[in-house]
Amino acid sequence: MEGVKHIVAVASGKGGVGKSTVTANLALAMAAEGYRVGLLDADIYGPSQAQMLGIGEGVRPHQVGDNQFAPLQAHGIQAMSMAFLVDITEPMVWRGPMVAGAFQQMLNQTAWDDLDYLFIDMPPGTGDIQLTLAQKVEVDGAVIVTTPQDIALLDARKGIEMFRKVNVPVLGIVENMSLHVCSQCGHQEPIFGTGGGERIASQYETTLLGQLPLSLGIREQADGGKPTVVAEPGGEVAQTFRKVARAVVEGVTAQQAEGPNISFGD
Ligand SMILES: Nc1ncnc2c1ncn2[C@@H]1O[C@H](COP(=O)(O)OP(=O)(O)OP(=O)(O)O)[C@@H](O)[C@H]1O
Repeated sequence: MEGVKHIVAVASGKGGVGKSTVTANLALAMAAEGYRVGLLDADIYGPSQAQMLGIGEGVRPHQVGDNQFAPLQAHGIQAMSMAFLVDITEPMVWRGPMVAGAFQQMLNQTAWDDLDYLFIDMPPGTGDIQLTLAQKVEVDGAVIVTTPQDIALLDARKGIEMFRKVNVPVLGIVENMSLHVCSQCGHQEPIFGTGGGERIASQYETTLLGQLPLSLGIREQADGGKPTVVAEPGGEVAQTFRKVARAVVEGVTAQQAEGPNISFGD
């Protein structure tokens, strides 16, 4: 892809496990590590990155040349989302091929400006968007987000298997909502169980990149358009995301040393 050195997909299998929250924080953490970063929100039906990055409703990208759009800027990263192109208060009643077409258009028509890393916030599942991505661009690696809960792990497994099938290396697992930390007393409780991320990582011979707590702060800061990495850059959560970002760089570099991916083909 023009203007992009490395592409990393962030996927989950199951919805609602915090993939978009993790993608936004991870992209911002990568920027804090000194890289030029972009974020493509591939959730066509339910884009959430505009709100998480604090980009107001109705803000539209500028046109570049004949048929490209300049990504919007937020907290030092470049971003593109369906939310910048349509009225998101209207439901998107589209069939699969239209969704895949819209995604492909965002892939082809965004004028990314000299990015080291482009993170793609994938929609949940293993459908059209995932296939389009694997067929149309060379993805350097995928990060899988899951909670430690069995039902989420089941779907995360499907996500891993899917990326393997299309020859996209899985860089590792991020376990979200690992422990609930009470904002009043600090008591910690493993609401979704324990050890799930570790189990799935070892089963698939990949790495557990990091574990994030279920915390009021993470939710409030993402909803408020200032994800934790930006809102509390010195905090433990931001440090975990920085660690994950460094591991992603290492993973991508290691994959490159092994040689190019075999593309899935058209
Ligand atoms: N670690 C966390 N602590 C507290 N709340 C969280 C955490 N991670 C995510 N959330 C909240 O959980 C909800 C779902 O998160 P998010 O939208 O990131 O998930 P998703 O997997 O991308 O969902 P979807 O499948 O709908 O795209 C959001 O309200 C978000 O603020």
